[in-house]
Amino acid sequence: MLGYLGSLSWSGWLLSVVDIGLVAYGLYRLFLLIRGTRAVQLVKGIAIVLLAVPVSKWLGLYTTHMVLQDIQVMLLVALPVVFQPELRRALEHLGQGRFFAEGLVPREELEVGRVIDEIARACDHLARSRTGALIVIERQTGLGEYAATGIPIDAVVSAALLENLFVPNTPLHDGACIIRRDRVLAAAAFLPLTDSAQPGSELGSRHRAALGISEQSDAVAVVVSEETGWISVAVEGRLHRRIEDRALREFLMRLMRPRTQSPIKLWHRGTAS
Ligand SMILES: Nc1ncnc2c1ncn2[C@@H]1O[C@H](COP(=O)(O)OP(=O)(O)OP(=O)(O)O)[C@@H](O)[C@H]1O
Repeated sequence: MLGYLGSLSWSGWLLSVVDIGLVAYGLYRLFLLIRGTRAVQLVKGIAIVLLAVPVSKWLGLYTTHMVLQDIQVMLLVALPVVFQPELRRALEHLGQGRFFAEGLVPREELEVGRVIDEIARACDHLARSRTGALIVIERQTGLGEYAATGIPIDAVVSAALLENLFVPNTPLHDGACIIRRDRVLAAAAFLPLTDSAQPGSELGSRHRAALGISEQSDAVAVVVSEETGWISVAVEGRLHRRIEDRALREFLMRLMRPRTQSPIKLWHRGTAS
């Protein structure tokens, strides 16, 4: 090894440093992409299997080693299926040139601020009146396929419109409302339900739908609970519960702007976040 390193020219050294740097940065971005999602648990499981293969051989456990090797092959086939949402998001990021670049949605800050204000105001009113609501904000992943399951609206976002959409027993209240840029794309949309269990809580279907869309896409889903009046936000496969009005505005602003620091400190999390 030392002999090999000694034989390298300056350009060889430079190429090796760039090579290792690229792989390290790629792994780091991959880690950021799956951080906080159910994929982390799967990656841990896979790492254990990969470690156990050489260890079982070293210990002379030949049958265990054989079985683990077969599991390794099965994992290769199963991975694209299990990680389909994460792979899809990673490829979308790559296609949009975001895998190696920081930042979320390049939008006019004024427009984002206004839309977020309207959403926060609507959520505040809906929470006070204990009206259940599910509002999904599109980011880079297109939500057209989910909007198509609902009723097209195509109207400028306003607190009054959002509140009106969730009035109980009206035709559009059941399901999710989807927002693209400054417009409400659709209402009464059906979202995929998560199958991941959030520790410490029994989630109803509204919250499971919010988590589901946050796993399948990079969208931000805001939920108002009919039962408790709590406002929660699902993003990247995690549910942040019981967010207060001011914190909701700040949290959403951070999620819609290029990231400069972790937004984790800005909001309150309930027991199940
Ligand atoms: N897959 C889905 N996509 C979109 N909306 C859904 C979906 N499943 C349920 N909902 C919405 O959630 C409502 C039912 O909420 P439910 O009470 O089961 O959930 P919850 O998480 O306990 O919410 P809450 O705290 O408001 O009671 C439905 O009437 C519907 O409006």
